[in-house]
Amino acid sequence: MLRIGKVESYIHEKLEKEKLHFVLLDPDDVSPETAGKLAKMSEELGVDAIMVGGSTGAEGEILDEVVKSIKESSSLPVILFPGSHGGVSKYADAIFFMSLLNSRNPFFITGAQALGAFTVKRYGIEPIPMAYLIVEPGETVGWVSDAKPIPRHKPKIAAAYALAGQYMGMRLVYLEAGSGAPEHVPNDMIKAVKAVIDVPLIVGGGIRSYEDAKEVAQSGADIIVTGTAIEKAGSLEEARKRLERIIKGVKEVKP
Ligand SMILES: CC(C)=CCC/C(C)=C/CC/C(C)=C/CC/C(C)=C/COP(=O)(O)OP(=O)(O)O
Ligand SMILES: O=P(O)(O)OC[C@@H](O)CO
Ligand SMILES: [Mg+2]
Repeated sequence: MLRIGKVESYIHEKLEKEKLHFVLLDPDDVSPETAGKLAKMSEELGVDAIMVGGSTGAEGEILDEVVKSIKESSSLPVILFPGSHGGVSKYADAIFFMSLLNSRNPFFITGAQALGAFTVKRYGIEPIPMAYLIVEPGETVGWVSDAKPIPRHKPKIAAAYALAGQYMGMRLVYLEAGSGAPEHVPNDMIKAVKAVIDVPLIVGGGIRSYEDAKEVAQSGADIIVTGTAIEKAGSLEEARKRLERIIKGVKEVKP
């Protein structure tokens, strides 16, 4: 029988009480050493999980080393956020087993998943089925995955895809504006999606400040993801400051 695993249960239990903040670290942009330091800091400041992945080249030894370093420096769950079947590391706790529903290329809808499935099983990593939706502008991930990005002024299209994902059995929905997007997913779109789905909603891309995090959470995101703001902070002290403010914005909004 299919069971809900440890990490997914942890997410659901926490969501009863609060909105969550996940930090995304890309092995392409951070060294294992820095990843370890950022993970330790994240845990101290109240981040709820670390995601590891990237749309270009986050695989193999470099991926393993980053995941290992995070596991050694913190006790936060590490969830893989793969760009392809290569983005699987045996050292991670779980994997967002995602299908990019609005890609034009079947590789990103079912192909990478088929190629990665046995690896996930062999390593005993917990798969969490997730609908991954690219919203304009989509940035690198939108281009790499040949997405047909959802227009920012068409919240209903996002809601339709999200509901379809839920009906196909996906247990999370992720709205992605793209890493480093100038603006995060529009609030109206987050509201429209949240109004129709029952599974937790994750929102990421372009969230950089206390205000961004707070309005995304207020609009209905259950889990708020940030990557660039922390990765590109320039120093650990600056990363700490930014993270503190973002977490404050997330945690001030009650579910
Ligand atoms: C479930 C399995 C085995 C594979 C799924 C593969 C799929 C569907 C991937 C979706 C398309 C894709 C390329 C996703 C990448 C996800 C990701 C980590 C994006 C953002 O990473 P950043 O590192 O923040 O962005 P940059 O790559 O722009 O730096
Ligand atoms: O790097 P940022 O803009 O925080 O985006 C995070 C994440 O949603 C990208 O996949
Ligand atoms: Mg990156």
